[in-house]
Amino acid sequence: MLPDGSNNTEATVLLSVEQISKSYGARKAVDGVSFQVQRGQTVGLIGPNGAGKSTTVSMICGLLRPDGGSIVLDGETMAQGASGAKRKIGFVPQDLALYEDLSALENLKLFGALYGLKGAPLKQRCEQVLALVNLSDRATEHAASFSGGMKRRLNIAAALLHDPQLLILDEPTVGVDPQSRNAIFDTLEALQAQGRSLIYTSHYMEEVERLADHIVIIDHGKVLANETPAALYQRLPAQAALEVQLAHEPSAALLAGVQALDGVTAVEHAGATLNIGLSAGPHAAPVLAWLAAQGQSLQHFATARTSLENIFLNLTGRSLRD
Ligand SMILES: Nc1ncnc2c1ncn2[C@@H]1O[C@H](COP(=O)(O)OP(=O)(O)OP(=O)(O)O)[C@@H](O)[C@H]1O
Repeated sequence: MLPDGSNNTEATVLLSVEQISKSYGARKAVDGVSFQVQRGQTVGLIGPNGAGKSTTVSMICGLLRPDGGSIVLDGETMAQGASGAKRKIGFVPQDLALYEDLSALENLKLFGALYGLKGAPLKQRCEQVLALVNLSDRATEHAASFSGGMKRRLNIAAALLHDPQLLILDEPTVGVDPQSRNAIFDTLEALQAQGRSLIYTSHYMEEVERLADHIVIIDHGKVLANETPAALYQRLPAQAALEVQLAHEPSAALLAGVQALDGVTAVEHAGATLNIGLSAGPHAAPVLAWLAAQGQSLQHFATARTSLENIFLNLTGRSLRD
């Protein structure tokens, strides 16, 4: 049931991916992946190198044919020749696709012509997308003179020329410095504000967490989790972390005492520093009060929310990145 009380999911689902698979020889790169993108939603597709993210998005864009399963975009099944559906997608590939010896504007005019745009509408659209990615003042400079992040933003602009409903970005921050990364995020947040739907692949949880309404975790070609960030947090044993600096290294009895307190999920220590996992932030105060009541002198303490970065470790026993 939808929030408005109706069951009309057709109206809200933009993309429906059902059990798609793809093998390269004997290797199953994608093995029964299913997820949906609602209109206006950003879905983060996260997984380690080789998880099958690029293969998945290439199939959604119609660049690779799935061995099995179905992809339905805006009510139309993606199949060979489904040019109508393909036009509703803008794709920003991992490898940059730009002509280095052409200016930003010339690059966009070329891409626009491929989509059948010309004349005044093409000129107007080029101006709009250049403004959106904040490159209007660099329009006449050669792409070769751009930084990695600027080239990536020009690629995003190119993918938006035909005004697609769904923009798919495959690891858009790889090889990009932190400042340019922020500029890319600004562009993506502007697109979100316009109500555009996005799929964003990454192996950085913090990026996906910042942008995505829904996170699909994929590993070895299979979906491990498909949830909102808030629901993923619920899956972590510790929701909050408390770090306490004691005057001395804690005794085994003190550690056992902390472990037995309400809401404590884990206790570790490194020298005199206690690291305590909590099932919820409000458990921190009683833990501190208990330590003080044991005669401990608390030199310093800090609380923090645990990171979603730990969810992959929690699900697989491995970290997201080596
Ligand atoms: N053209 C290809 N031929 C053979 N194997 C391939 C090909 N493309 C991908 N693979 C393999 O398929 C698996 C999934 O690769 P894919 O590129 O989809 O993963 P990914 O999650 O996008 O990884 P990355 O973050 O490194 O881009 C990997 O084992 C990869 O080696």
